Amino acid sequence: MTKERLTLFDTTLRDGAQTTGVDFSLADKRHIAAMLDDLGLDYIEGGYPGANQTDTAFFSARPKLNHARFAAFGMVKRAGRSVENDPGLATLFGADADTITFVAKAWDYHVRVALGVSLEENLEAIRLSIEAALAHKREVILDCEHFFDGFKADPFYALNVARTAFEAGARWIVLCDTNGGALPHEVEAIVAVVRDRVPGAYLGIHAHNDTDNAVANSLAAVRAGVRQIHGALNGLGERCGNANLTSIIPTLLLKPDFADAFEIGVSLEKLKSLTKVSHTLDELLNRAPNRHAPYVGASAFATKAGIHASAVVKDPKTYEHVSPEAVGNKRRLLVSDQAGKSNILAELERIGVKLEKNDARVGRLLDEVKQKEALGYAYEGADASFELLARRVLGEVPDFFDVERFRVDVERRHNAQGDLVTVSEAVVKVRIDGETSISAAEGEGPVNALDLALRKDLGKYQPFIEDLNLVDYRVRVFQGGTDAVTRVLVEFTDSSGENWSTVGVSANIIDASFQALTDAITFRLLKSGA
Ligand SMILES: CC(=O)SCCNC(=O)CCNC(=O)[C@H](O)C(C)(C)COP(=O)(O)OP(=O)(O)OC[C@H]1O[C@@H](n2cnc3c(N)ncnc32)[C@H](O)[C@@H]1OP(=O)(O)O
Ligand SMILES: CC(=O)C(=O)O
Repeated sequence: MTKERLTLFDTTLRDGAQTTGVDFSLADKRHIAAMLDDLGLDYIEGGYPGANQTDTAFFSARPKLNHARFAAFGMVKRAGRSVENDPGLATLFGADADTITFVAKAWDYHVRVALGVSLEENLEAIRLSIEAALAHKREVILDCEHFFDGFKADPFYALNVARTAFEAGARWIVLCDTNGGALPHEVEAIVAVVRDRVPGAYLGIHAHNDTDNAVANSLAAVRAGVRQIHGALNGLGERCGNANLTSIIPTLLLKPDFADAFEIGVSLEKLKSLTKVSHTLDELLNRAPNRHAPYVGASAFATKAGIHASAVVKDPKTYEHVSPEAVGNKRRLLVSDQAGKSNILAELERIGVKLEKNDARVGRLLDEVKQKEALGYAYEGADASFELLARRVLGEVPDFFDVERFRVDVERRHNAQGDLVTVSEAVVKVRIDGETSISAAEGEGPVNALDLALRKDLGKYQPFIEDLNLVDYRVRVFQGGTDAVTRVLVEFTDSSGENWSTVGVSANIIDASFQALTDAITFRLLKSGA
């Protein structure tokens, strides 16, 4: 059976720039465009030339793309102006792009209220703008804003907008669910009518996620005859976001109903880079990746429940709908209070310890994990603390050092210049091989001071901890029994790029931090064979 081609249109750099808290630099835009091109997207909408300096600069010298067409977004001409006298159109025609994506109103109510023009004037603006863009040798896509609401209010007018664009020469007519309120069954039914009433038009879908249905709506539209999908990486976009291409792409490639019927520009080989692409975008935006993101999240293939884990160990297909390797993700069996021996065995295997399920030490370790988790420890995010716990049960962790006492002071005072400053100081007394040493340090805050003092003089172990760097520090306060309990998770890295995480729990935040810090150092000493 020959497959039909589906076109993927990425709007991460345009609608994605409308996400709360997202602000792309020019360098970000270039980096992301190259990444999308490499992934195999067909269109990359770079932004809105003329809207701001970044977008204008981006379109003054297009990024080098090997596959994708480069699209510039903007509105059709304003009513009451000629095409020649519309500055928005002039900027669009001056942009270094292959394609112009015009946005135009398809809802009669919007035409009257938001634009304040007649329905006829709106149609004329669409027609004249498309003709002018074609005369400037640009391919044209028309985004029919609020198409589904427009269709529900006045199907005749909404269809007229689509037909006008088609007859004026738009290559693609994109039906937008602009406020994200449409549901899959509505989208499927309305697309089917448009196909019937505007025969010959190539249709696209641009869905927003306000009912959490943007991906479902996009797939429903494809089933009804749409052949271009708009979306954004990681579901970026105005309000609740756009259809998430990071979910749509693997669905199209891995789910037989779509994979057998359609082909897309992203290959199965490139699909293996999807998790990295998604995390790189988060990294550029300084956002923590969504752990629960389908396909690419850290939890997407993480098994926590003991019953699941025991089956996954026998055959991963028992609980996985696709293989994590297909999207460049990893399978994980978590150790927590929901775990059984299978989770423990899998985690032990990961750290290179092979035990039998009936080994008494496995049961002891599981009991210990559950007791600690009841106190507030969370091992699923603290791999190094789990390994220390396991190796302690196995009697493999030497007493490298013993902290006899520590003190942390925080003082607000005037400095020599007379400015008010808050100063944190820590003093740590450590015993190693019967000898004690005392170290003091000042830090940005109490935990930083404690970390610096602890790592200032560990005697013979000093060479092993010189290149450590604290890269993440997270605190969660929750109710444990009758008292508030603080859980601290820290993450360290070293000069080889290795990362490890540890956990500490106490009613006192400094004490919890201290436990996590000492675990992190002990882990490093253990791994380096000190
Ligand atoms: C559905 C979407 O996501 S569309 C996303 C559009 N993207 C953006 O808006 C982000 C970038 N936008 C901007 O930088 C600015 O809004 C600009 C440069 C485009 C325009 O700025 P301004 O000229 O100051 O206008 P402003 O933003 O206040 O209002 C939009 C104007 O465009 C008009 N307009 C809106 N849509 C259309 C349309 N499809 N066709 C014609 N005119 C339109 C509005 O009626 C309004 O006109 P008015 O000023 O006469 O009331
Ligand atoms: C064009 C667009 O972003 C929308 O209608 O949602």
